[in-house]
Amino acid sequence: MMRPRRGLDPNSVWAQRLRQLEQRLRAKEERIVVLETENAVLHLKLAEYQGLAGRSTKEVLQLYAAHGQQMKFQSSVVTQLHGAIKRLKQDLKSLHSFALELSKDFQRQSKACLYQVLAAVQGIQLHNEAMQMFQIKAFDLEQSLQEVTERYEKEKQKRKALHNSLIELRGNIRVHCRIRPLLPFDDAAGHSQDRQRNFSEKVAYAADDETILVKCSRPGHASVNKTFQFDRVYNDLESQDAVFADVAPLLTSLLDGYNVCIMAYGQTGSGKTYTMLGPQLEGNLAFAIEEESELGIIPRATQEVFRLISEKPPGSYWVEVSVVEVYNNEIFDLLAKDSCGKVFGVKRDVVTTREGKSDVPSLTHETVENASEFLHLVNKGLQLRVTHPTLVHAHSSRSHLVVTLTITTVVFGDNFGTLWEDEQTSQRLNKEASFTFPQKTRDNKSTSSSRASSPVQLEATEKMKQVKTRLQLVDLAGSECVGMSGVTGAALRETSFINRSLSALADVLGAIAEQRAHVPYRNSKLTHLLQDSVGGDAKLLVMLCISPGQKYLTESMQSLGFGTRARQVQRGQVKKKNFSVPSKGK
Ligand SMILES: Nc1ncnc2c1ncn2[C@@H]1O[C@H](COP(=O)(O)OP(=O)(O)OP(=O)(O)O)[C@@H](O)[C@H]1O
Repeated sequence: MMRPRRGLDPNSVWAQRLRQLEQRLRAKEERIVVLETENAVLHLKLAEYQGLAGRSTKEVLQLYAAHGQQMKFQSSVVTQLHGAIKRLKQDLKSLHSFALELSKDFQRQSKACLYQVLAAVQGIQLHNEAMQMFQIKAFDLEQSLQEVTERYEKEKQKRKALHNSLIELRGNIRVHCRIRPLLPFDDAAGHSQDRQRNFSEKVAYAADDETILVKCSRPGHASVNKTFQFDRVYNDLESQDAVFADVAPLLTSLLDGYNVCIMAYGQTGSGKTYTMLGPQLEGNLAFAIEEESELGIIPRATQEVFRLISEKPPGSYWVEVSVVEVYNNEIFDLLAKDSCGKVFGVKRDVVTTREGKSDVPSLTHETVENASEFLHLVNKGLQLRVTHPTLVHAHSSRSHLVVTLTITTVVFGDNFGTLWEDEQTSQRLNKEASFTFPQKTRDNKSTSSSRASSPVQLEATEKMKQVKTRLQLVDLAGSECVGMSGVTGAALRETSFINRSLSALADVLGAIAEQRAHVPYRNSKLTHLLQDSVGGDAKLLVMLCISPGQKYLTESMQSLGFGTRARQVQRGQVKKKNFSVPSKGK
């Protein structure tokens, strides 16, 4: 405690002292407030830190727990790994011993293989030597095969020549068979009762150039292969050229004094008109003359005849043509003209002459000087030919077409023998030759009935002789099943006439084959008209046309049966043309 100093008022000292104390007290109190505030702040911080500490403790605990689990997991993984490593070690050990075994085995096998390879190499060497021997042998065999093939070809040619001579001696009818390609219209269904079958399936094949094979199948039955032999079989790819190449020799025969008839037979749509004439122009019966490679037998035969004639002495031959159709058992002259010169079909009749030959009186014969004149006339005649669309195809011919080319050969007595190659024929023909010949008129026209007057009879002189040979080219109407062609009404009547005339033709062949005394030529105008070619002395070629599809199987089998029957016919040796000495007035 402070004592008042000497000389100073003790009260003022004390007051001063009090004031100081009060000031200090106030300072202390302020300090206390500050400290309390700081204390409160510190409390707050403490509480905050306590909270933090609590949370950290929790996290630490969680971490501890996780760490514990981790440790557990690690120890189990380690245990597992230990196990696995142990097992791996064992596997490795067994693998190692296995590899050792394997390698030992491999070595053993390699050794064995090596021995085998060595043996094989030795074997190959031996084989090579043997192979060389075989090659030498094969070469020898190839050579002998070639020789045998050549001999076989020669023998085949000889056989064919002999067969042809045999055919000639027996008077057999040659039958060639042509299979046309499948065409778009073959897809159309025909028989309503049999729609399930694949109509466009091909069933007719050329097995070789003399055999046709037909796969015959009926629903529910195994298919059976049937074969038919003909003098020549053309497959669907063979061209018009190939077909004509086999026909051409007959034309040489024609100029050698034989009558020749080529006739296309087959079911409707099988390619008869295509084969005989060529493809027809759209909407028109004429055929396309421009497409030379597509021309059929008729135009080609004409060209060939005129070519052969051109090689003969000039003026010694002339050619006449007649075109008829047999429609509904009536004969129509397709070259007959009205008073204005317009062609119109006129009915004609067929008669049997006193000599037993068939003849069509008043039939128009036009003289032609070259192939194009001939084709022009045929095309004109074709415009009148009756056709109808059928279910099979659009231009079905409803009539039989017979184009006849008559070649008259004029010879003068001294030269007569030079025209025919063999002496015997020359002598025979020389005796038989007629002494008249029709002179070509300016309008190139003659008729058979008027032969006595219209072709002017020249004064008979011993020096002038004539001989006629005839080439008949026949495009028959198609044999057909009514259900297949789908025709009705008048067309059905036509079909019935067509079928009747074709079966009359088959009957005639049957009668000739069986050498019956009576051959029913007169049962139909067709057979009556073709009497001399079918039963007479003509070289006859039947060109059988076949559609290859399943759809036409029945009709194809019927046509093949017809061809087989035709082939069996023996008519006696085909003769060279007999020359008739026309009686006076004929
Ligand atoms: N070999 C072939 N190559 C190509 N097309 C052909 C062949 N044969 C026929 N055709 C075609 O088939 C169709 C029918 O042929 P085509 O008119 O010649 O039959 P068809 O037997 O004369 O019939 P139809 O008796 O009904 O007159 C025609 O369109 C013809 O062009």
